[in-house]
Amino acid sequence: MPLSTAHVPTPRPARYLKQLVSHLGHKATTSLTPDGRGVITIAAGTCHLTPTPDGLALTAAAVDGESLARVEDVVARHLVRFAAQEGLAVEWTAPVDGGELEPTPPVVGEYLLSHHTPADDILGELAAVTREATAGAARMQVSSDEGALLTMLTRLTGARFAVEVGVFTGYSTLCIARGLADGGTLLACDVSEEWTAIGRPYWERAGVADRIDLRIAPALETLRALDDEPVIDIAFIDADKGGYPAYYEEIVRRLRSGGLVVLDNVFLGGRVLDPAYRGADELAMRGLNGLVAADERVEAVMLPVRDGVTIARRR
Ligand SMILES: C[S@@+](CC[C@H](N)C(=O)[O-])C[C@H]1O[C@@H](n2cnc3c(N)ncnc32)[C@H](O)[C@@H]1O
Repeated sequence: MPLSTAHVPTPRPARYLKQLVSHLGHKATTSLTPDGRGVITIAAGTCHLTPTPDGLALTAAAVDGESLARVEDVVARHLVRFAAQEGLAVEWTAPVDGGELEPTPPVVGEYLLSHHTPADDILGELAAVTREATAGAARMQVSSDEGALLTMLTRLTGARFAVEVGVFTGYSTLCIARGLADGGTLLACDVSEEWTAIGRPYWERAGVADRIDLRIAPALETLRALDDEPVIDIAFIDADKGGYPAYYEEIVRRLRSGGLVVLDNVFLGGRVLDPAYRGADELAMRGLNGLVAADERVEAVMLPVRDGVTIARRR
């Protein structure tokens, strides 16, 4: 329920944004980013403000409908007052539930799926066999465009030592293994013998099975057993969501300078954006997203690919 947006047409978005942040800063927590975006947090919730070429974009979020209405009211009332001479009107969209958000409109998602270097027959067959063998769990598999992205990132880093947390039936594993430099190794972590066994024949057919060191154990144990040195060139995290913060930490401390850590599902189906979702996974992912953005050891970018992908590069 508790997310809403408004676009307020005005020729002076930056001016009103600054005025709001400064005025409300006396009774709320506010901040202004170097690129001119603002965040206002009152007890009821938060409003993000972004200047656009023709106005001010507002996104309000709160834990319930009543609190959301309060955030909307505080921001709109002040804005209308500051821009009295313009006669501004603030029209909020109907509240939406974060769990219903589509990070990418389906029509765009379909277009992306049909405009990347296509998956080959081996990947296509692995995807088909996964659907047959694992029923509903098959949606855990990365999409073909995300798989292509993983191969490309692995190649771009010239990776010789990669780590994957969350193998499932080995689609992303195959994509990463294919991008490795000659003689490279992928340390692939999962807890399921059953699921990972489905992938092995496909790794063999693709000629990369000898590059994949599959470890069946809780990933944290496998990661902590690695040398505490910058040995990792690229890592992909796609396992139990509550474990992400610990996986990220164990990986970043071992990333070589210029190495990448790629995190999947950083939107958690949109629930991360909606403060009403306060389950352990949402809290862990929301916290981690903030931590990565502020982590001075890396430079990071979040992409709206599928369910959200963060790429962080070790400085
Ligand atoms: C989302 S799936 C991975 C999908 C995979 N990347 C792909 O593209 O097919 C998550 C995987 O994480 C594994 N997993 C869950 N908890 C784990 C843990 N503590 N350690 C290692 N793997 C774990 C599950 O067994 C499951 O195979």
